[in-house]
Amino acid sequence: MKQAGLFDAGGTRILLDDVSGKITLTPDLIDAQTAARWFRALHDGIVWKSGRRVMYEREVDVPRLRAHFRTDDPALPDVLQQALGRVRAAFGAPFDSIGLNLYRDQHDSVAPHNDKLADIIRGQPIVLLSLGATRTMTIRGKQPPRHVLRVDLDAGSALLMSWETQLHYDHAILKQRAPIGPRISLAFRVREAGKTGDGS
Ligand SMILES: O=C(O)CCC(=O)C(=O)O
Ligand SMILES: [Fe+2]
Repeated sequence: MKQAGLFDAGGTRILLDDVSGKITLTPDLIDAQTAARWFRALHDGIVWKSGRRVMYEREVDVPRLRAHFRTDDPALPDVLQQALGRVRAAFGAPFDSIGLNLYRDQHDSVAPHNDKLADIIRGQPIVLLSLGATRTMTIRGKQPPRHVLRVDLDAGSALLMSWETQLHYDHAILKQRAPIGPRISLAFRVREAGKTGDGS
């Protein structure tokens, strides 16, 4: 990974920009007060779902809560409508799917994975908007030397991962020892028409 730490004109940090794709972090896409308000509204207002998944041949709880909306859903919460407007304007992609993750505390996590490309329109990026407590994302190359990038995702920040990066890197939010409050992420994606999965 090269060029970590460069900034573009808008204050966006370019964490990666090479043949393997592009990853950028925009620190203050949403101001702190708005981010706090959105966090509260979503935390209290969304019907959060726990999931089960098979791991090591046992069924276990997905270690976080989730929700999903298509953007044309008449029941799209107002906060998500506003967030969609901001993210579409900032990144210029026709996002039509919003996956929500709630990490209740330091024990919640998402295991290393790449987002499923089968149901994302080829070439379209994924944007993760963070609200609430700061968690660290670990982004690791799939191939040796498996370089690792650690990015603190503060409230109001937006991390963009280009489509190609999902072929070459896994990303994760690992459990941590230090106690931490809840964090919500909004994952904006451009899906094939008709696909509704919340697939990460
Ligand atoms: O919470 C995050 O920022 C990452 C979530 C994620 O990787 C996913 O939903 O696929
Ligand atoms: Fe993901």
